[in-house]
Amino acid sequence: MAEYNRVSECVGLITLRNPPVNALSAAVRQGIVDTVERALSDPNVKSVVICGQNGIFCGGADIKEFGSKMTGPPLIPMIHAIESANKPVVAAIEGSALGGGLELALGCHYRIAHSKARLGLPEVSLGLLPAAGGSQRLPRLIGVPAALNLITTGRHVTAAEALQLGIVDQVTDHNTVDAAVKFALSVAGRSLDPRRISTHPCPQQPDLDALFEEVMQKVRQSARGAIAPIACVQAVRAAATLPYAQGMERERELMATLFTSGQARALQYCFFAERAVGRWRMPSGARWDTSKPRPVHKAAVIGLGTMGRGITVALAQTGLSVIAVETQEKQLMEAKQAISGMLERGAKRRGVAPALDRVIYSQNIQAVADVDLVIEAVFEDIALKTKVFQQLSAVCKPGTLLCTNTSALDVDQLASETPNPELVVGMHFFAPAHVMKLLEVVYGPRSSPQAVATAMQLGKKMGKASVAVGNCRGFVGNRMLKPYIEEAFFLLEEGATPELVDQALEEFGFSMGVFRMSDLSGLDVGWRVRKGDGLVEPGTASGRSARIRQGRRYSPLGDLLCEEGRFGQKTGRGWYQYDKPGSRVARSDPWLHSFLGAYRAQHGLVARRIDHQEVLERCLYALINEGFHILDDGIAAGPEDIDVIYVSGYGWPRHRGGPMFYANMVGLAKVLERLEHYQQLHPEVPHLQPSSLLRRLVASGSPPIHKWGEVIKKLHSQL
Ligand SMILES: CCCCCCCCCCCCC[C@H](O)CC(=O)SCCNC(=O)CCNC(=O)[C@H](O)C(C)(C)COP(=O)(O)OP(=O)(O)OC[C@H]1O[C@@H](n2cnc3c(N)ncnc32)[C@H](O)[C@@H]1OP(=O)(O)O
Repeated sequence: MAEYNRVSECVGLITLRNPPVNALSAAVRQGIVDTVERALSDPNVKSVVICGQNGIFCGGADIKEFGSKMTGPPLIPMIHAIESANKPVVAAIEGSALGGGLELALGCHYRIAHSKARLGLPEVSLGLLPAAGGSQRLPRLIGVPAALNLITTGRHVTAAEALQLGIVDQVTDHNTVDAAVKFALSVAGRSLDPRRISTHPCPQQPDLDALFEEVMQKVRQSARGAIAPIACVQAVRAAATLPYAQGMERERELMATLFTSGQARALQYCFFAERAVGRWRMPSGARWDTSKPRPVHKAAVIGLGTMGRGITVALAQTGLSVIAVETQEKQLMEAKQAISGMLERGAKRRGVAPALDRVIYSQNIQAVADVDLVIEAVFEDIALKTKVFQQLSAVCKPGTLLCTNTSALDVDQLASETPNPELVVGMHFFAPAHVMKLLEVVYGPRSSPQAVATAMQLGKKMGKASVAVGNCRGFVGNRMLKPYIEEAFFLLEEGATPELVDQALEEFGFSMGVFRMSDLSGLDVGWRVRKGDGLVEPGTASGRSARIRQGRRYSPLGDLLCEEGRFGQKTGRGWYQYDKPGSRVARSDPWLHSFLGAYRAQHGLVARRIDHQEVLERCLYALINEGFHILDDGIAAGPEDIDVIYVSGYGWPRHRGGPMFYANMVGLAKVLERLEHYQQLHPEVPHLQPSSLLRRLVASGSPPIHKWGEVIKKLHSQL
């Protein structure tokens, strides 16, 4: 797991070997301990180089080991042994040096990086802190402000930035190991004292207290309840104020708290879940590893409203040629200006040239004749989309993949309107499409595995968390959102306010509560859908019967607000009030409170006190229950798919792992018991009726989340 060679006669070369990222597993740590000892005891060796095989230095501690009893030599003494060595040790950094990998490099006396390497301490995103001395060495090396920034955000820096910050000593465009060996030869015999980072104090920093106070305040605000960023600040503070040994003790104490926390488990689960969703599978048995994607060089976007513009930008930024089609001349001109602006701003942020010439604009759908893939993003109307799909089928070259960006319509129905339904999939982007991480790739019963593979690969190239899901009303994300929003409406009827509901959800960690989110996305969106479903009636009827529609409890509150022209931020009024249309700062609205009072009186509802716990249980357990239905129906292949969708697209706090992971943490029996409790109180609400999968899981002893698949599989094989 660590190979030893002597090169250039007197350099001991240690190569970490643990594909794919040379993580510091027990065997690798043992290998390092053994090979370092060997190099230091060999009188012919004057200096040592540590590198990683296959172009990557080291991806850090082996995260998979965190879930089990740790064995093998611990990291901290291993790194100390390197730092205290009496021969210079040089880290040759190619690819990545992350987490424990960078901590290992910081224990070396010198660091040489390839120009394409990335370095960082991303432990915070796993709910941890750099606990192999990283929180103590990095501030000593680059100063407190820069170290705080890197450690609390977990961001990766380029080799160039690492050089500028002083993390590395040299950057090379050539063979990194050769450069490191040459460097190691040149420094052999030099005094190593100045190179032992742990022996230095942190560089002087004026107003240390004020700096930490300011950073702590910022971190608390953005952490949304996550504890690791706060522990990271505390650890760096220890580096700045305590001698090294005491700082290390503080680092250990803080790590011990984080290491066993539910948040660390949730964040590490998210890390693996994000990778697991790439290994998609369809109920037909088609899978990621047996389905070959088609190459996509040229794409087209039809319809340049908000979504179409964002999708065009996302595609162009990925390096594709894009034909952007909009039939209305005025809208085409406006879109061109908007897209160019977005591309220019994006390029400026990333320090690259804007991809303006990758986009060709046209009013004519014939222009897409030779593209490999089309994404339709016209208005959400089945007749219009059907017409577009029929035109595309006639115009496009054989084999072109036809994708719809619908968020609600039936992908299979659209597919059936084309001669090649196997080429049709949904690509459900989230607004703004060039920013939001999530992409639902929706397959119908006739979508070919190749079409799914192509859309998934394109999503990955665009940097999206791409999740393959089956075709149903609302797909996964919006289908689960429906009961969540309905429960929030019911809570208002029963006595809650939008402020109370939002506060409970935001304290839980959501970036926005349900009502602030509804104001942002527009109340008219749901109104249009409910109208289409025949649920909206004139708002004069009163009493309980007026609130039972299509045989189930219904709250017309959202419809009534829309009838008042209160569509949310865009009209300056919604569940909250805003200074002016388009303004973003939500303020409590006395009108809304008296409206709710009058509504309750009209319907004979008596307001009662509702606490945060009830808000969370009713909204979240209703959403989670729908997640179980989705698993049961085979719309999502596993709980990871649902969790990645919610964390990347719906503001679910990452440190709570996603709704299904959260249910697992709370305890499935508890979720079932609370759903049964609320169902008894509200028998006219079907979404509170516990799903049969949840019941089966509880009956099977509530297996851990990675074993749910066995219960689901058993259920499906019995059907
Ligand atoms: C009782 C109380 C006790 C308390 C005290 C306990 C003390 C414990 C002492 C610990 C000391 C702490 C040490 C250190 O500070 C902690 C860490 O180092 S945590 C790890 C930090 N590193 C990272 O976060 C990097 C994670 N990886 C990545 O970002 C990327 O993988 C990459 C390296 C940039 C490569 O990216 P890609 O090329 O895109 O490849 P993938 O991401 O798809 O990954 C490929 C494959 O590798 C798996 N993998 C990646 N990194 C790790 C890892 N560090 N450990 C294990 N496995 C890893 C990844 O899952 C993929 O596999 P797949 O999931 O697809 O099978």
